[in-house]
Amino acid sequence: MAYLPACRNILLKQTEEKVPALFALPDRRFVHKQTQGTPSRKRLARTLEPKSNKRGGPSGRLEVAPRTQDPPRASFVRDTVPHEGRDAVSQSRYRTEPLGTRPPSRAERSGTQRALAAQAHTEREERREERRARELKELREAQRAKEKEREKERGRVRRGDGAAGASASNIAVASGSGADLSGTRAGQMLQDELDFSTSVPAARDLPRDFTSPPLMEGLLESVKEALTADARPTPIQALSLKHLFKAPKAVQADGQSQDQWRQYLLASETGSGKSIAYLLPMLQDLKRAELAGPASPSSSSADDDQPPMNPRAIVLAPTHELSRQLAVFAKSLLHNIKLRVVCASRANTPSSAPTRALSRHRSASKMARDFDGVVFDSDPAAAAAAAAAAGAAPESEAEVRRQGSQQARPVDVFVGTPAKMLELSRGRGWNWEERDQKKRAERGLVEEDGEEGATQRKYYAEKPEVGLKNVEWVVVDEADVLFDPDFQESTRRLLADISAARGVPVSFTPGQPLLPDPNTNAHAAKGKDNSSSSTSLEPVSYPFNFVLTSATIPASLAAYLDAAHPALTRLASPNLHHLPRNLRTEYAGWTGGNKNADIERRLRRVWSEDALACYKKQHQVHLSKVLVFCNKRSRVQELAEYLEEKGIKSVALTGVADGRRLGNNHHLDGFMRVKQASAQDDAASSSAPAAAVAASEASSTPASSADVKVTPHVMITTSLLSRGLDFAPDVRHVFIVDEPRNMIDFLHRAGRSGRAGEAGRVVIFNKTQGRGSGRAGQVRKRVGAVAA
Ligand SMILES: Nc1ncnc2c1ncn2[C@@H]1O[C@H](COP(=O)(O)OP(=O)(O)OP(=O)(O)O)[C@@H](O)[C@H]1O
Repeated sequence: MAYLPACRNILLKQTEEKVPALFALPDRRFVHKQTQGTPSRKRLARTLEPKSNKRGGPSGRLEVAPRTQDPPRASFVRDTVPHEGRDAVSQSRYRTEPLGTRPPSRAERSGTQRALAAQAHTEREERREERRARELKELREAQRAKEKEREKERGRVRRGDGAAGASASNIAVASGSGADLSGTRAGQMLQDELDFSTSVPAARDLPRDFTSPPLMEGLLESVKEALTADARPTPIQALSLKHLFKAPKAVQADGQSQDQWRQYLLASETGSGKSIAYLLPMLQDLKRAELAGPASPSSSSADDDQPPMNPRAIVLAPTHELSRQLAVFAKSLLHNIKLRVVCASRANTPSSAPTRALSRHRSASKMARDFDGVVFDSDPAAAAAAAAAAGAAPESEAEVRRQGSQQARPVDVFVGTPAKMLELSRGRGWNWEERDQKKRAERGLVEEDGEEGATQRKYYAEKPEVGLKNVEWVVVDEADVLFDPDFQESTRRLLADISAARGVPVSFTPGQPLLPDPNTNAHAAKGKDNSSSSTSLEPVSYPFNFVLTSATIPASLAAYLDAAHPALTRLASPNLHHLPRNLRTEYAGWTGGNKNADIERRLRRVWSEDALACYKKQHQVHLSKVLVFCNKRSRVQELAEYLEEKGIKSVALTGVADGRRLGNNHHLDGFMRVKQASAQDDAASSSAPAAAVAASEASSTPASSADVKVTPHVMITTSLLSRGLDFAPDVRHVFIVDEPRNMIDFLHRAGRSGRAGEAGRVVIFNKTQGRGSGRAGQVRKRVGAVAA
């Protein structure tokens, strides 16, 4: 065997002479190692380091670059950030990214490596966020520049045509800094959903305090009681103080002119105090009128032809929950100036109970009595005096209150949904024939019954309970909902009824859409051509003060207002169509397993953080309340059942929930009362916060887990409760577990927390990896666009 190497050497010698290039290649074994992966430094040194030159010539040198300086190799990684200008499908495609940004593999994640990987991941995320912010800033600047151009163009047009400038002068924006609503980050992305078309210089010289004047003393005191002594007006309230308290010029001149009635739109982000912005001028005006003039005709309730109640103001809201909350809040402002507010809700007037007992119960006067007796009467002495003056012989203090309040004062303000107000003002049953016909047509029963069947049925409407001729103020809260296709007919019908009752009929055609021409609608919805819509819709001038409020002005509503209410004055806060400034946005990725378990984990994390924060501040342990939004009823139920199993008590609320049928807000009270209940529980458990936190850390459950078992700290609902309801300061966390249908929905859901300057957090659950994560990227981008 020893001769073999000698043969090999001879063979090699001969081949080298024939094919010298072959021998320029490295050793075969080395080539093989190279293809296996990057050789370690040590191995590289062993294999590549030049051997000492025995012949004494110049010696080579090996230098190995540090790993970070290695040129990045391309690898395929799923891209979660959508590419600008691509459609949804192509966004989910793979694209190349440097290997350095690839998340570390499972093998790499151990011990310190895992910590380093986590750190690197955070840094990457931060870089990504920065990049996104930069992109959005650029987008915003581009939008601003464009809008300025457009504004210049409009200015040129205005100078040429005086009428064109009229609507722009009716817009006021409260801000110290730039108030260019159109140049928002949202830019083009949200144009279809929200109207950014208002671009005006910021209003100046806005009041910085609630003062008297313009507020009357009693009202000022109540505002300070309801808020705090040093409360300052929010931007929208400052605008209201400046504009809505001014006496109309026409009234000063001739007393009875059409111009006496004003139209306002109050537009500002959620939780910015719009309720006070419209309640204060309205209540003050009602009180002034009462003090100035003779008793209003509404007090003549003894007249048989008069409905028992004739309010001077009506506040419309989309749900009875919001109506109740608004009524209670309005009442809290009336301790000193003594006006009477009544909420029209199903609790007082059950609409689906034909029995005699219940029909007696549902009368409007009984409704006022119930609501007054239970909620409002705060001055029993005055009530007793009034009752005594009226010759009544009250038996109990409650009775004294009721009789006193009822006889001494007519109803001033009615709060309710448009449908309920129509029922009260037209008489119960007014629309049953129409409703039945519609239902039967839907079920295809019209042909079966024929003419005969239809005429056999008799429909009667009961006597109206509420008269509309005294109405001087109408507020449409959540105007974008009340003018959406589902509500607009009832809303406009009621407005037309009030106008007619006040002797100024306005045109209203049942079944007519808000914007009649679909082409016009499409244009208007895109905010492209508002002028064409105005040609197809007649301007309406109502004989009462008309105030609309909303946190979101969709392009369709803006187009309608342009067409039907060209004289409307728009008051807007600079943060309109953005999240409240102190609301933080977080994203939670589904783990890929049980989604309910992911939600539960996040809930417990919130409570653990609360416990820890309380412990650090040496406060009593106080656990946050969390509002969870789903898209479907079935999902609400499913999640509630899961949490119940896991020992977390929750309130599940959907449109068909039993609690809602009663029309009261007890189902909400149960959740909101948690504050007091848990405060008591917390007081009991506060003696050992350290132990509580230690336990929480040990078991990774919240400190007072007994609380969440007993008292509901979680409310699960659909978009039903996303409108107008004020949960401040109880709810600091909102979980959005299903992707909202649109950004309007998102803004309202998220806006249930972070209200009135309180810190809030909205957690958006979505898919961060795998199929469907591209969609999550889109959501992030849109949410980023509305962040304050
Ligand atoms: N000037 C103020 N200072 C402090 N708190 C205020 C002030 N004005 C209103 N608030 C409080 O802010 C909270 C939100 O007010 P409100 O419900 O009127 O907001 P909103 O703008 O109508 O919200 P949404 O659009 O969701 O209906 C309430 O709890 C209210 O008491």
